[in-house]
Amino acid sequence: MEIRHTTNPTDVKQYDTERLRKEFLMENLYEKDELKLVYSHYDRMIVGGAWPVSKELLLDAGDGLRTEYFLERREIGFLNIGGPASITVDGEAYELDKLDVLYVGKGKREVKLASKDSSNPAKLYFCSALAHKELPTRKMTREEANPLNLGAQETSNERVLYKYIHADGIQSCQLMLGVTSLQTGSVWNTMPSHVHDRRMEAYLYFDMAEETRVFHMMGEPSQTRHLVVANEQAILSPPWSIHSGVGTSNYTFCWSMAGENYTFTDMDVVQASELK
Ligand SMILES: O=C(O)C(=O)C[C@H](O)C(=O)CO
Ligand SMILES: [Zn+2]
Repeated sequence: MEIRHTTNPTDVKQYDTERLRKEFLMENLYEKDELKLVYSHYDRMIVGGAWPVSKELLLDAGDGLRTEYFLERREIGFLNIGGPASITVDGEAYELDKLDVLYVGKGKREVKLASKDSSNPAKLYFCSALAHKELPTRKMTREEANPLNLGAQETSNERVLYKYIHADGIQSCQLMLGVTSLQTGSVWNTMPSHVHDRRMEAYLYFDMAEETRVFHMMGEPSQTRHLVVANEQAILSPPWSIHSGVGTSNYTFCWSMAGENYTFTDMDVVQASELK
């Protein structure tokens, strides 16, 4: 498991491209038949990818957590971005099609990840945060997630935001998770931008054509920087940073948050005219 330490905004002003990418970009979350885990010290969120092709993968952090099992003190949300998946939680199997989400709460001992068909393998993205109580395992399809139409064609940011794990959806202790899909011809996410100093955020950009890129905007509003992001790469967004992006084409991303409160709308909007 890779460890990512926190950074402070004053130091980040001095970072060059290489250092920004090292701290905030996760370039390789998917290797065939492997589980990849990145432990961020931002709210101790673990971000990961699993690509089970010819074998089942066990959710396991080895010696990394020094707990008896992964979910002893944690909760987790899985999003399937590939072919049909099967996730077995303490012996009970849940089937996930593309864009289905499964929440698994604290206390579940054994979580196994598999593809239903190795010629069309599942790809699972997941985020895990610390949890203080046990909550039911629950699956939600994209159709059941609450769609919110945002933006407009005129401002190139027409998109649909689907909330899965949040106060009015799948219940969790602190984890929130959803998916935002840009309409054809729209390229901007989260513009106008915002910060939420009370919560960190992680993004996975996916469903991008091979040659396309997203320029992910980050940094303090008065000190913006960017990361050039390819398909199925993820970013960590510190609480003090804006998180917004513009693509060379449209794209979809998964966003997830953990931190102080459980209020999706707790955001301090920063207009484009205020950014530097
Ligand atoms: O397109 C958007 O706007 C988003 O998806 C915003 C994220 O959900 C977010 O930043 C939540 O804090
Ligand atoms: Zn946000």
